[in-house]
Amino acid sequence: MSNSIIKVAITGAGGKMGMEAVKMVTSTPHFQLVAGIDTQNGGKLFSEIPGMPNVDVPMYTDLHKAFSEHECDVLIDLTNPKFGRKHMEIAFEHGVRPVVGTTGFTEKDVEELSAIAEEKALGAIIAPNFAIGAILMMKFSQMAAKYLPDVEIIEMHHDRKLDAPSGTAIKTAQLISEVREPKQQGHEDEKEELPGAKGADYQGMRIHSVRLPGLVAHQEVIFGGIGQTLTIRHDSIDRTSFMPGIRLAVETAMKLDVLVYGLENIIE
Ligand SMILES: NC(=O)C1=CN([C@@H]2O[C@H](COP(=O)(O)OP(=O)(O)OC[C@H]3O[C@@H](n4cnc5c(N)ncnc54)[C@H](OP(=O)(O)O)[C@@H]3O)[C@@H](O)[C@H]2O)C=CC1
Ligand SMILES: O=C(O)C1=N[C@H](C(=O)O)C[C@H](O)C1
Repeated sequence: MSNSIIKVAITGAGGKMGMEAVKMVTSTPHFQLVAGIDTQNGGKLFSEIPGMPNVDVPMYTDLHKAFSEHECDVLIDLTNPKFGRKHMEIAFEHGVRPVVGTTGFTEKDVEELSAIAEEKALGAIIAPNFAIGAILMMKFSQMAAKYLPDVEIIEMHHDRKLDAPSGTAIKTAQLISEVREPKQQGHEDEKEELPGAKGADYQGMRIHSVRLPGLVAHQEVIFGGIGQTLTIRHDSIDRTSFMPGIRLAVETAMKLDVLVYGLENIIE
């Protein structure tokens, strides 16, 4: 970093999260937005796009071109599972640190991208959820699972979401699996009369994905014990909930030389 201003580009800038991230970056005094990348608005300035801040910053459709025309420290990627990994690889190639909210990465993707970050000595962050309340929900769930290992996860999202289960549900299951031995839950002879009725199976934990208009991003983790249940629930009712986490990740990525998977690993 040449000075204290962090130069930021955003892939998916025209999407629901991307538009919110553009507002966050342009209203953060020590961040400078240098480029936006999406599929629709290449060749325009943000100031020409309805709903975007009135800044004369260019939009591109080609990430290589954006990086070749602008010095950049951090790429915020908020696109989709098909392109998120490619965008990270392009960022590494150009010496840019990726901060990624896009979900749908496999464990193998995370391992391989970690190896690239290490080789290039570049900080990178992949966070399936940037909302502090969601991080607490996951941490509390991990605490509870040690004592109540019978657990089901119900994640609920808007109906434009591409991936299921959500990145948050998978991360929650991964964190729980660190303290819970894999085990089958429910009746040993149970049978699904309709395929999918029991949800996805992660080491015996069930994950259910609800998709409905009107929802934003919500998750319940339900634990069952003898004579009792415990429900831990988080609701993002607005996408502004993710912005402080993205801001922190951009700042932190500048100080890292490895890839970190999960915001819980960078908050105090
Ligand atoms: N980590 C977190 O806290 C959160 C993560 N997410 C994740 O962020 C991602 C985006 O979510 P959301 O904003 O709701 O989705 P949207 O569909 O609203 O936005 C995605 C945007 O990416 C654009 N896009 C697609 N392909 C490319 C490409 N190759 N290059 C540049 N831009 C591209 C899309 O354009 P087009 O529509 O033209 O294809 C669209 O504008 C999802 O993976 C979601 O799961 C969401 C909320 C919070
Ligand atoms: O697509 C979304 O909207 C969200 N995606 C992330 C996920 O898959 O967990 C984070 C949040 O739930 C919103």
